[in-house]
Amino acid sequence: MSIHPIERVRSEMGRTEMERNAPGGESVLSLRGAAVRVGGRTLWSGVDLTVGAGEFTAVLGPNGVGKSTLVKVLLGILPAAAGEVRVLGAAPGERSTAVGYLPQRRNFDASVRIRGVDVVRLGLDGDQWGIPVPGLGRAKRRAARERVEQVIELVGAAKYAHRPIGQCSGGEQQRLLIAQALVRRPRVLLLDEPLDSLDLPNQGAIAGLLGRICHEEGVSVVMVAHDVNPILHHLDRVVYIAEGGAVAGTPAEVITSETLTRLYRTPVEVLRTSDGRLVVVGQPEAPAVHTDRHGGGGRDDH
Ligand SMILES: Nc1ncnc2c1ncn2[C@@H]1O[C@H](COP(=O)(O)OP(=O)(O)OP(=O)(O)O)[C@@H](O)[C@H]1O
Repeated sequence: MSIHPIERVRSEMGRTEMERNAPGGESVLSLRGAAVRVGGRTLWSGVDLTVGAGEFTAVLGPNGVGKSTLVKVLLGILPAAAGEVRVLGAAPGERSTAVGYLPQRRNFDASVRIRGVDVVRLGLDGDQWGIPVPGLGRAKRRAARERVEQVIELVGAAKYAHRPIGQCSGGEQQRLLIAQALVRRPRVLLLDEPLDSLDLPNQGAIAGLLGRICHEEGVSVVMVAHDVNPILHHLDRVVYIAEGGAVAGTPAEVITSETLTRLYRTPVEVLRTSDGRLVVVGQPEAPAVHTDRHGGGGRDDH
């Protein structure tokens, strides 16, 4: 696999290198010459990526190329086969309490009785679920309750947080799960296709929410996406993985006919529609066109 890194020290947003870094000068996430192997085969190699504080990064590419696997490497679930991977200045997995994670979409069945607010609370003390936490006094319990309320407010889920989550729509469930991932105030939020199975208005709303979490709350967001369009205007950088390698940079640098043609090793054309959407034509499988590939039977908000 070849790599065509076109990272720049300054992103299009004009952030300085210092602003992009975590306190102490380290970038929030960094991969240098990283590779991963699963089932005896190398999925990708030579991947270079730097993500700074409060930046929004999308991981794009066709099915099965290893986008979710990249998230697993950042979580420390899978080791990198080569190169260096750092998360908040440490090896992946070492700063796990500062990393929020939203796995690939799963829906709660209509019969699930647990309330949204309790799902969010699980993000705070799920490891002690059902067991009274020794020494957790009244003040700490109140602080926990207040943090849960605060994060529910942040994602705009207050109206339905006290309903059983199985009775919430797909978009409402997704907001509550994002709140769960944020409740411990992580500095990094990793999301695996959070817009999948949502209708277009909900994709836009969740994308806007993630943009705010990133740019206003200072959380670095890395999100696997199949369709770049709902998040395009919020993104600081993308890493695009395909058969020919991986390219990281700003969307304007990476999502071009020239770069994607080189990456896919086949003629690819990037067109911009009059409403600003990107259409990628000619690649083996179109990451800019939304399809419900996981057949999750997700509920939309109609
Ligand atoms: N533990 C494993 N052992 C063997 N193969 C694996 C393992 N984990 C993932 N794979 C394979 O690695 C490839 C990449 O998987 P991954 O889920 O990262 O792809 P993806 O780009 O996220 O795909 P999609 O867009 O369909 O979600 C797939 O072919 C998958 O079957």
